[in-house]
Amino acid sequence: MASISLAYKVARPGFSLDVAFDTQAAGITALFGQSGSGKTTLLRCIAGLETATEGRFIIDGETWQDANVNLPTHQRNIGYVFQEANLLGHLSVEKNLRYAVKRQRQPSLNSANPIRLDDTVQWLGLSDLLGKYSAQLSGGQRQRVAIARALLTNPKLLLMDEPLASLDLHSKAEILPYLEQLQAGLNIPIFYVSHSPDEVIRLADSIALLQNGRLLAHGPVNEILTRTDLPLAQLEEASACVDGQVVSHDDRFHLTYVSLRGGTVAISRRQAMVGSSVRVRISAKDVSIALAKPENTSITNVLPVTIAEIQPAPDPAKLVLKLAMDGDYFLSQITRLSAQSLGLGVGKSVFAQVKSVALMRN
Ligand SMILES: Nc1ncnc2c1ncn2[C@@H]1O[C@H](COP(=O)(O)OP(=O)(O)OP(=O)(O)O)[C@@H](O)[C@H]1O
Repeated sequence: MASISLAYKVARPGFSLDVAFDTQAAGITALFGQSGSGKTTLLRCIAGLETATEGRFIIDGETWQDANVNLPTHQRNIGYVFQEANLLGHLSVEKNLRYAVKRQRQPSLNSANPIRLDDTVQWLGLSDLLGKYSAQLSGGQRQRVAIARALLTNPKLLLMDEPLASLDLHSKAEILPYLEQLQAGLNIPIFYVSHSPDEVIRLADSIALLQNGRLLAHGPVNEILTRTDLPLAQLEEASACVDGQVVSHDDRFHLTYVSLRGGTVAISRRQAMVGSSVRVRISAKDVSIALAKPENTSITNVLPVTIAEIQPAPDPAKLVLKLAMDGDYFLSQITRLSAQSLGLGVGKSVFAQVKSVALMRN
């Protein structure tokens, strides 16, 4: 598997970035962190837009930057999608896209399998928009065109800087499925800047977590979400995501059953093929603990788990539990009082009652 190796140092008055990690050149790496943590600065370094930097960037054996090399932006084979789509206003959508095709770099790294205009129009649902101009498009439509335009340059790496941040909830919901499809259907690694846990859980394969210009952690998405020594597991809205497969539908009760490694959960009926891979989100505050398998409960999802960790939560009345289920992990927030009265301890086998499970990706 091709890889990406990066290391950057930037020094500005009042801010310094010092980040290094290696990752697979595949899937979506979310650059996640609070405002001002350096996410955009890191993307700009990768794009060659930060001039006064010391850095290294190697992708699939190709060096874009090191002590001896520093390719200018136009020689780095990247597609860049910004918060606001900056389409060429005097050109129709189709001409914007054809302009990108003309800028395809040859020989392209994807030359064996170049991205075609027709395919891109279809993937991003643009066929009805081709004759329109930027001013006639909604924010979500403009952003879809911007993504198509970035893809059509046949990039070796796609950089996306909060591409949904300027969109309303409706446009976000409209565009997310397209991003999921791109992630599943394209062989282009994506660095995706976001500070929305929802987006990250839905889209990311791995997370690089930044804080004050430093890398706190980097790894598979659920590993980072459930590491109790990291800030994400301490959030009130902390969640885990677990990958599973659709096993059956129950039309009578409008449910879809998803098998995880350690058990089966029911979610509201979805249009997902039996056998298809899905990702579910389990919010820590929706998970309670029982010592015996509850019989008389309205909660459908009861999973056998082992308590892997017990940590204090920011709210002194609460604890964060990390629960293990056959190699999958998720979190539970419960009160100290409950933990004490149930006699909970690390290594104990208990039952997790999960009040609601959300389907995040299919
Ligand atoms: N052109 C610039 N000149 C000087 N300082 C800058 C410049 N751009 C950003 N900064 C500072 O660098 C730091 C990192 O900013 P950066 O935009 O990389 O953070 P971010 O994590 O992307 O934040 P956000 O989520 O708000 O976009 C901040 O302290 C910011 O004020």
